[in-house]
This record gives sequence, structure tokens and C-alpha cells, in this order.
Amino acid sequence: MDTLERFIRRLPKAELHLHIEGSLEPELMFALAERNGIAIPYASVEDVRAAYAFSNLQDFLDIYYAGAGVLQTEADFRDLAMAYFERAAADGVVHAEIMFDPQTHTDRGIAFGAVIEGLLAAMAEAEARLGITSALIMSFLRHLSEDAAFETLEQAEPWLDRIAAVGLDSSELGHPPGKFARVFAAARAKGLKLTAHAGEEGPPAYVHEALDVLGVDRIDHGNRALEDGALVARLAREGMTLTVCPLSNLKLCVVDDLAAHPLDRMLAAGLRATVNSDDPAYFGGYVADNYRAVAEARGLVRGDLVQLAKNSFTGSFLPPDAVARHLAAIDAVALD
Ligand code: HPA
Ligand SMILES: [Zn+2]
Repeated sequence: MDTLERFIRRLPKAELHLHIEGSLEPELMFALAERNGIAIPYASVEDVRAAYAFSNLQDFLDIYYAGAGVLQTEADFRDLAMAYFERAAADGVVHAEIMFDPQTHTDRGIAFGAVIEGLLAAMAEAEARLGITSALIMSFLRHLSEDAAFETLEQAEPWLDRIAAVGLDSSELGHPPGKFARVFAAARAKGLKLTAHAGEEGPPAYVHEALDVLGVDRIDHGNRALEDGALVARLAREGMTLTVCPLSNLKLCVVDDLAAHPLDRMLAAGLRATVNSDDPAYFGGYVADNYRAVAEARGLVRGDLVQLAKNSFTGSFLPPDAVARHLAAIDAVALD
């Protein structure tokens, strides 16, 4: 392991943009298919990986939803999340705010409780055994209706004290944030934080809507905000966190080459940008791989990496005392 790798892994960091279903590695997909007696359209792990070539978000989503089909029981969701936490611990993650897509499972007849209890069991074990704190972000699938999102919010009612935020993901183009204005207002009224994918493939107008119609606390991705100088200035002025996913942007052709990734321009513009892995099993890397890939492609220096790690805590839903503790831990590594 070289000095850059060692420094990145030693930096305490939070992961704020991670779809737990997107951490389903082919090996676990096969194991769960076998355990649950589910046929999958792949003959080997190599076949699965060979299928992970995408030209855009929808190519990926079609495979991602099919892959999630092997997840059936509470134990499956626990095993999925525990595998992620083991990888995250190796990357120096000490806090993770993980997104889950309940509709992907409840629409297959899986009980909402099986999904969330499995995730909560892994979160408790990760904190006890790995020292990783975590929080849940319940995502609404934007290709479905707002009424469907309201049904999911209702199903979540018994567990609302265990859910930190609601999110908005899936096919962005054609499904602007404003489509979910009422359900996001209802979630806010229940005390939940709000985040939304915006500006991954959608135009800057979608980022405006996420800010002004949904009233989000964070923007997931946000890349295309850079097309609107006034919007960039506003995001910087308001300290809005962007949960950027470099390897995802590369694999989904949001950028043609990491050498063109805008992360350093985001930092230079004063944006609170963070680095995350999005769907690491599908996009070829977990969070440390993302830090390293974008650092090498854009010539980031240690000070940039320290800033990204600090942004991951100041942009998190952690209480101020926990944020301060993590910032001090970063300084200790940076000055070591
Ligand atoms: N974008 C939108 N929806 C998603 C993603 C993403 O990167 N990952 C899983 N669902
Ligand atoms: Zn995402």
C-alpha cells in the first residue's frame, strides 16, 4: 500500500451517498440466489461483472433492480449491510448514512419490516464491532408516483424514529424533484431530513427545484449545477452539501474521463463537496477507491483530501458534538 493509499484509508470519513442495494457484490448475489432458490440470468460471477457495462443511468438501473431480486429475508438485508460495513471499515469510514429503496422490495411482496430490521441489525453490529455509526435514508423511487411514495412513508411509520432522512433516486430525467413536493413536505413535518438526487443527468433546473420546492438539506450528485454560475454561487453561499460519486460518474458516462471530473472545480468554487461510492459493487470501487481515483485524476493534494473528509462530517446529519469530535480526529491524522 503506497503513502497516498495509506493516508486516504487513515483519514476518518463519513459516507453520505451509498445505496445499500448497490453494494450487492456478485459473490453475495450468487450466494443469496442459491440460499433463496432464485434463478438469476448469469452463469458465473464473471458473467455478472461482464454485464456491468453501462452507457447511462437507466442501463444501470435495469440491472440494479434485477440484482436486488435475490434479497428476500431479514437475514439477507443484514448480510448485505454487514458486508458493506466490513468494506467501509477498511476504508476508514467511521460514519455512514445509507440509502435504501424500500419500494424495490415491497413491490416484490417483501415486508417493509424485513428490510429495515435487517439493516438495523447490521447497523447495531457495525457500531458494536467496528465502531461505525450509521443512519438510514429512505429513498423514494422517482419513476413511481408520489402516491406510491406516500404509501412507503406510511409503511415506515413504526420505524420513523430509526430513519434520519428521506431521499429521491432512480430515473432522474422526466421525473423532476417537484413531482414529490407534497410527500417531502410531509416527511419534513415528521422531523425527517431531506436529500435528493439532482443534477446527475437532470439539468440545473432540477437542482433549483430540489432546493426551492423540496427544501432539501443535501443534494446527491449535483454535477450539472456547474452549468449555472449563479446556482454554484448560491450552493457555496448556503453551504449546501453535494454528495459526489466520481467512479459512478465515470461508469454512467456523466463524465467521459475522470481527468475531466469537476471535483476540484467544486472545491475551488467553495462548494461543500464530498466523495462517495454510490453503488460500489456496480461502479468498481468503494469510498477509498473513489478518493484515490479522483485524487490521481485531478491531482488533488493532501489538503484537498482533508477538506473532503471534513466536508463529509459537516455535511452529515450527525449532531454538532459528534461532528467536532470527527473533525479533531481528522486534524490528528493530517498533522501526524
Ligand atoms: N442515481 C439514481 N438512482 C440510483 C442510483 C443513482 O446513482 N443508484 C441507485 N439508484
Ligand atoms: Zn445515487
